[in-house]
Amino acid sequence: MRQPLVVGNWKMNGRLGEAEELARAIAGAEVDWEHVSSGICPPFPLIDRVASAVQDSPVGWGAQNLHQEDSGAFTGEVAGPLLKDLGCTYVIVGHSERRDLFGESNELVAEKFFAAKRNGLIPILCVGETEAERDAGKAGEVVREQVQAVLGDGKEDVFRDAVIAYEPVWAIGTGRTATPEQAQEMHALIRGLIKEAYPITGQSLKILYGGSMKAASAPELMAQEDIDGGLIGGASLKADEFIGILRAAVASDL
Ligand SMILES: O=C(CO)COP(=O)(O)O
Repeated sequence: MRQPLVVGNWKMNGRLGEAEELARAIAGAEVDWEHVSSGICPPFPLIDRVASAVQDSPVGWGAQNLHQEDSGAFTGEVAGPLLKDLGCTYVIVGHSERRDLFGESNELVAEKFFAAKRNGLIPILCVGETEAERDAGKAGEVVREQVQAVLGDGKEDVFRDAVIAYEPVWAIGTGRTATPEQAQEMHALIRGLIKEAYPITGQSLKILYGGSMKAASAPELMAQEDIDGGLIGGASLKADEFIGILRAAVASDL
């Protein structure tokens, strides 16, 4: 019922020479596109190149961040209207690297989430606990707060046309994937929170898993009831790995 979605987050990787080649390899892959949606989120200056490379394919594109305002004197920042002009479908907000390395609070992430929606972009809200938080038994509490910061008083159906990515910080770039059971537990918790406020949106919301997902680990993760795809870092930089994950997503939908 929820078609899987697999999004590549290239992070601060990719050069002019290789971006188009990688994007083209993904767009041209033999994948049953009837059963999976996909997007590529490269660094800002590569968005236009990636867009040209994939525009005639089922693969969409997006950005990794945006500013909460739509324009103004904010040197070095990029605003939603420009991302929309560039044809972006998706924008990642609240990635743990933004939260941790660039000091983005739950409140700022919520502002960015709404900036994305205001501009007709699909926000991919990243949530996830650190290892210390998990060890302290606080994983659920942390993720609940991160989701709640966007949900607010629940008066608006804000997660309609949005995506959530559960990315346990301890699994990002570490090669330590969450077990399917660990991931499923958190995905179910997230879906439950949204369902409480908006049952239909909660049921249809795509919740992606992110954190060292590879072609080999994707099938088991995606077999879980509440895992609807992946937000892929390292493995999105290798065409064969990313295509393998796309195929696992297709298989999970059949
Ligand atoms: O942070 C991630 C995607 O946003 C996950 O990164 P890795 O797949 O490299 O662990």
